[in-house]
Amino acid sequence: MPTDPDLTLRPADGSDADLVAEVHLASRRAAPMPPGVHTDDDVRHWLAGRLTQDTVWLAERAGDPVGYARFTDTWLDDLYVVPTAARRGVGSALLDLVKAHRSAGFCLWVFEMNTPARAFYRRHGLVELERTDGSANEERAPDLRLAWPGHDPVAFFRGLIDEVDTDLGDLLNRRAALTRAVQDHKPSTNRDPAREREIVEALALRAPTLGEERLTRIVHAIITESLEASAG
Ligand SMILES: O=C(O)C(=O)C[C@]1(C(=O)O)C=C[C@@H](O)C=C1
Repeated sequence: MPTDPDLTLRPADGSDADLVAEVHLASRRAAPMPPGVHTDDDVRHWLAGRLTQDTVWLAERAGDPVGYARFTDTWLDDLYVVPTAARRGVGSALLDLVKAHRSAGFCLWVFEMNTPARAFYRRHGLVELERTDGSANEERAPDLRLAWPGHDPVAFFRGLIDEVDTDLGDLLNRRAALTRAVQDHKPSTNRDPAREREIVEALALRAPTLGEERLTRIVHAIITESLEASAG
């Protein structure tokens, strides 16, 4: 990518809120993304607040704002380039800056339908970690979590594994307590294969990468160990 002598990157502060918001609104309107669910004024107000919390860098060409990146310690929340400056190295310059500032790695969300952005991130070495059906985002549009694993990928991914295991530990604990609680209300403590099959089928919808065969073994182990734990 040739370096553009007219392109400069600088940290943005509260006085840049309007410029950042105009870049955001123009870029988003042109991108293959679901329509925003907030009014332009709400976006301006929200971004002005984010500028006081997050790190924001503005890209300018010959003094005109053409893009910006907004990031925290672990997430790249926004990377936007105005349509008139697309494919001229602005996004790459901003992403390189974020990589330099967050060398331990970071994650981001991208809409599944935003294929140009996904291709851009793939070209820049980001990897796809998980897909969602969109039920947890405001636009209700399927999205993907991507990661740039930084200078020590093992440490980066282990950090993410530890986060998931914190939730998994809580879930296993809650589930074991329920397995225990229901036993007192059953005529016999015999295993119920039809019910266990139902559980596997429901989980397979949420964890398609594992598939029913593996999930059958996993569910069997969880229930067996939970029953054993409850038997003391
Ligand atoms: O639903 C029941 O009947 C239970 O005993 C609970 C449970 C479970 O932990 O989900 C445990 C054992 C059965 O084989 C099926 C399901």
